[in-house]
Amino acid sequence: MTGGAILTAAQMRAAEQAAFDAGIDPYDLMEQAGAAAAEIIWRAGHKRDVLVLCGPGNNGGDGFVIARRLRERGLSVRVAALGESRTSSAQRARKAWDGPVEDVMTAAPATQLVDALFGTGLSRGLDEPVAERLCALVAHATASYAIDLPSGVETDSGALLSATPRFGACIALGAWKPAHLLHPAAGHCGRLMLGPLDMAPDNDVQRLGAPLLTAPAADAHKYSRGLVAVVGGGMPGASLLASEAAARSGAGSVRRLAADMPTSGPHAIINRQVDRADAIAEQLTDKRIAALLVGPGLGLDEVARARLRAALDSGHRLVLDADALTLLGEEGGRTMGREAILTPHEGEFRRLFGDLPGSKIDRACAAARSSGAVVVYKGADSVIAAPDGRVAVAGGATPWLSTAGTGDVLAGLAAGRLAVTGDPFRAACEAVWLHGDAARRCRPAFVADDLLAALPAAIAARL
Ligand SMILES: NC(=O)C1=CN([C@@H]2O[C@H](COP(=O)(O)OP(=O)(O)OC[C@H]3O[C@@H](n4cnc5c(N)ncnc54)[C@H](O)[C@@H]3O)[C@@H](O)[C@H]2O)[C@@H](O)CC1
Ligand SMILES: [K+]
Repeated sequence: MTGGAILTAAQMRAAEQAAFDAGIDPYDLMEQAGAAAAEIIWRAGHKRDVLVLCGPGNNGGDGFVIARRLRERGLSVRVAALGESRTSSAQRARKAWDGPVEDVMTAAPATQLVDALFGTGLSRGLDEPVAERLCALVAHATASYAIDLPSGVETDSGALLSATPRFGACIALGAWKPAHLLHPAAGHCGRLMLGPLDMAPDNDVQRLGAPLLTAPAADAHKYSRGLVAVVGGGMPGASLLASEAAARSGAGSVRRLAADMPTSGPHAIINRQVDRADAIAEQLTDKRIAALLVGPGLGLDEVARARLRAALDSGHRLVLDADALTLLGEEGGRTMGREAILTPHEGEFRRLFGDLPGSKIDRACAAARSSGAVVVYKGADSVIAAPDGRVAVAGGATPWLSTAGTGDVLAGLAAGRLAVTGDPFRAACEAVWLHGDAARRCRPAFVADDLLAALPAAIAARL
């Protein structure tokens, strides 16, 4: 269920060096990269005039190869460079281009624009006039391609170091980089495509891919498929959404423990009317509970605190969300000491773990290590990190997901998949994927309840 390895700039350089040490010729690798990108651009099918912008490093070298390959296909191609080529491979690629080389600052626009100014070697923002020129040329083009990365983005963090245009597509070379999936850079990449190289580096950090789910066994029953318990609180709607998501996640049965009795909702959910924390603790002694969710609509008062404590003391596999995370943060966080999934958004993450340094991937990893739990660091770019170093990064979430209640649905899904699989990292990955896919199946301006109806189709697509 992986969507391919994600490497930082340093990891990419190390992989490249390992390939050279193993006998791969550096220029051959550049030819491969350029040929792969040119093939993608050709297949995109615009077949119109092209302007390739080439920077001073190997990203620019890739650009010269792309220009030559597209011209060999019969396209009208112009090249504009930003100064001299500084690496021996780039110099060789430039020599192999026998057409004129214009100046980036004065080159006329074209229908197709290829940005090979800077890739993983960018060390600071583009000079303002260069950034402005790049933005203007991209704005003028009908189709625009960033080679490896949009020039101006920081590879590892996804930050924008200077004004960066929004490209139609980005052709990653050899492997994904964090900036392809982390915002704000991810929002400037457009469609993501991978240009394969012979060198195929792997990493613990992966792009989240579509999961492979299995139907229940022929002799399955409601407990073997996983019993989920959901502890409710002062805002019943949130735990109702979460309970229904758990019920539609593939789990066998869902029990909701709350003071209120819902007047509607799926009758398949067993609502147990319990108020006091000791009564909840008593309910949680059921050994058949395979996953326990606490947090959605829990509240932040003393009653909520006592319920959270009952959940923490129960010993069950846990999903902690929303108010449970805020309460945990007030206590200075803690090591979970059991299989658990934490699902903080940005604010909850900061309350729990403070201002950690590094990229969102680095921060998620540090949080997973310190809490001993799988951390789903939510957002437009959700990062799922396990304490053992495995990471999955989910890009491409529809912005319509940024509406009330969708977090409750995700938490319920995570609890449901945890009850089914017994594996927190796998469950978190499956939940984030199914949540995103259900959202893609909904019409714009959907509400969280609509996601619930879309879940069976999202699950069916992965069986
Ligand atoms: N790592 C790999 O395995 C491969 C890398 N390739 C390409 O090589 C690229 C990396 O090449 P490089 O390391 O040469 O890096 P870049 O081509 O990204 O740029 C580095 C050069 O730009 C200069 N520079 C950095 N920031 C600048 C700024 N703001 N303004 C002006 N100059 C600036 C640096 O001094 C250096 O000369 C990748 O993105 C990819 O396109 C491919 O050719 C093949 C395989
Ligand atoms: K580029």
